[in-house]
This record gives sequence, structure tokens and C-alpha cells, in this order.
Amino acid sequence: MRDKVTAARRWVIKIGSALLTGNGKGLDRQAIAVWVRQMVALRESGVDVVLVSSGAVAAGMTRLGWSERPKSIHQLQAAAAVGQMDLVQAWESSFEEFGLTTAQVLLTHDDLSDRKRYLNGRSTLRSLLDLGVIPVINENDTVVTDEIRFGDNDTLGALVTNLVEADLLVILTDRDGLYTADPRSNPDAQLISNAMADDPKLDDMAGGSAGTLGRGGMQTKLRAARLAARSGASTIIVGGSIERVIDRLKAGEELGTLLLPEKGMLAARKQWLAGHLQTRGRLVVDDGAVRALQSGRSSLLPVGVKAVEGNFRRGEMVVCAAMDGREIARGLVNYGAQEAAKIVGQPSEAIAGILGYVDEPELVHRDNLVLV
Ligand SMILES: Nc1ncnc2c1ncn2[C@@H]1O[C@H](COP(=O)(O)OP(=O)(O)O)[C@@H](O)[C@H]1O
Ligand SMILES: N[C@@H](CCC(=O)OP(=O)(O)O)C(=O)O
Repeated sequence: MRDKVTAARRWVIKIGSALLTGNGKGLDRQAIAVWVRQMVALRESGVDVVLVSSGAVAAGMTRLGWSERPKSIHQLQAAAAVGQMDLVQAWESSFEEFGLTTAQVLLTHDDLSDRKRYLNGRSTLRSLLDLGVIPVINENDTVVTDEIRFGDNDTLGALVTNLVEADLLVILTDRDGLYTADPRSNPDAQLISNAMADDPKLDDMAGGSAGTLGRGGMQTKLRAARLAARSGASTIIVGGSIERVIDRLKAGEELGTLLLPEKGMLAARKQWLAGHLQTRGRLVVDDGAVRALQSGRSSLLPVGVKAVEGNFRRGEMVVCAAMDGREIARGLVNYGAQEAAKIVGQPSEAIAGILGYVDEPELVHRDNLVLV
């Protein structure tokens, strides 16, 4: 059952406020060091690691000497801005001991629903992973208020999982996993080891409320698992204080709750793309590009494109058609129509010279293509 975990090549690890701040006593640097050691080992085994870290508000409260979580949203935002400094500093210095570099990435949900920003965020995160850097992601609490109000970094974890096409989302929390009822009020509740993310029976179980610091509770974790499942990723909800939790998950041990997707990654992605019915333009491709696309393994490079039709923007869906008009594929385009028109027929190395920048070497990346 846990082969989905042991085989996963890219993990998003989300750590909640309650855990990170030792229940409100400032950032727990010792716990951070313990997770960092395990994440370093995970990376050494060839797994990409992306970290989603909550705890800015809680850390900021300590820094500002506040013992009670403020009710005012703007005070919460101020606390988050103060605490975020502490948070990234703690991760950076801990990873640095192992010679690894971290990067701070602050995102909002809106960033990820806007196509262009989605592609930009994706490219940046991919570049960071290629550089061997560990992205440390949190919500941009200065400019959004919904998340801080609902305390929902679980959803952010799932959106990041979709964004970087991770195979696994690991949600570290203060309970051992999802129980049949809230274990705080039901001592007889049983831990669920494995389930399908979409199983409706889970809704009643996760109905309980959250802890005092974290705000999302199990409901947002379940919702996050369902969101991650939409791009074919599995989710594990597990106790972050369990000894060597990450090492043991990687070794295939049945810890926590594994929530599985209905469909594999490829099928889920293609379904998601196929759901974008509205296309904004056409790229007419040469015979070589038709063969490359039909092999199912190639991206569409500018060099194989003969003509650009329509007025599309970066991130929109376009049709890739053969010279005789046959529709071959659809995909999300990396350049707007005007830029695309300038680079078609050219090798990818020429893009920088023509446009003055390079978003991507491909016009449409194979991950964002569906054959028709
Ligand atoms: N069925 C359940 N199984 C486990 N925990 C539950 C359940 N229902 C509610 N909870 C509560 O959810 C809390 C974890 O959520 P939360 O406080 O938001 O954590 P985090 O800060 O890690 O996101 C647990 O402490 C627990 O009391
Ligand atoms: N982004 C904010 C709040 C996020 C939050 O409370 O999330 P969580 O503890 O994971 O339920 C922070 O860093 O404090």
C-alpha cells in the first residue's frame, strides 16, 4: 500500500503552526533541526523537497510579546510579517548546516488561479529545484486576509503540490493522522491508515474543530488531500513529532493516514487540461513537429511552428494543428501571440536574442499538452 510513498520523486512537506511553535512557545528550533536532517536525507536519496511552512503569526506573536492571538486581521498580518523573518531565518540557518540553500516564496491563492502567474510561479519553483535549493513557502499574509482568517496553509500545500507536480503531499501535524473522530474529545477514536481521498465517509470523521494555534483542523487537511488528488498526488497526514517520521515514511512504514487519488498523475493532468474547452488561438506546426507531438514524449519547440493565429496570452490554451488543418494537440502556451510570432521557426537558443528574455525554451511544454 505504501509503494506510492516510497516511489514518490517529489514531495511537498507542509508543517503546521502548532507543531512549529511547540504550541505557542516561539519557534521550536530543535524540532526544525530534526526535520531538516531528515529532509536532507530525503534529498540525498534523490527526492525533490518543497517545504510549506506555517508559523509566521505564531512566531511574530512571540517576537512582539503577545500572549493572545489578536482578533484584528491587520494585527495578525503585522504579526505574520514580523514572524516570517524568524521563520525563514530558522529554516535557512538549519539547512545551511548541511550546506543547503533555501529560498523564500510567498504566494497567495489568487496567484495560483491566474494562468500567467501560475506559469511564472511554476517556472521559478522548477528553477529553484534544478538549482538544488529548498523552497520554503508560506502565504503572503501581508496582502491577503482570507487565509490568515481561516488559517489554511493545508490548501496552499495542495496548490503547491499541483503547481510543482509533486507525487506526494505530506502534512505534518500535531496528531498521528486522521482519526475516525476528533481524538481530543473521543479517546476511543481509531487512526485511519489508508483510504481513498474521495471517500465521502471521511467527511464526518474530519468534522471536528482545530487546535488553538493552527486554524484549519482536519477538514482543511482532507480538502487539501482531495485537491492534491486532482493532479494525481497522494497525501499523508501524519504526526510531525513522531520519531524520525520522514525517514520512516520514506522507508515505507505505515505511519499516519495515506489518502490516495482515484487516478494516476498523467491521467489526472490530461483530464484537467481536457477540461479547458476554450482555446484562444492556433499554432500551425510542420510535419516533423507533428511526428514529435504524436510520439507523446516531446514538447512543442518554436522551431517546429510555421504560423501563429489568434490573440492569446501566456498560459492560455491553444490548438496545435498540422499544415493541412488537422488538429493534433492542445496545450497551455508559454508565450503570448505577439512574442510567439517573433520566435517561431527559430531554435530555442535564439529566444533570448529576439525577445531579450527567455520564459521557457518550449512554446508548449509536454506536461501541458494533450493529444487530440
Ligand atoms: N478526525 C480527526 N482526527 C484527528 N484530528 C482531528 C480530527 N478532527 C479534528 N481534529 C483536530 O485537528 C487538529 C489539527 O489541526 P490544526 O490545529 O489546524 O493543525 P495544524 O496547525 O497542524 O494545521 C488536531 O489537533 C485535532 O484536535
Ligand atoms: N500563514 C499563516 C497562517 C497559516 C496557518 O495557521 O496554517 P496552519 O497552522 O498550517 O493551519 C502563518 O504562517 O502563520
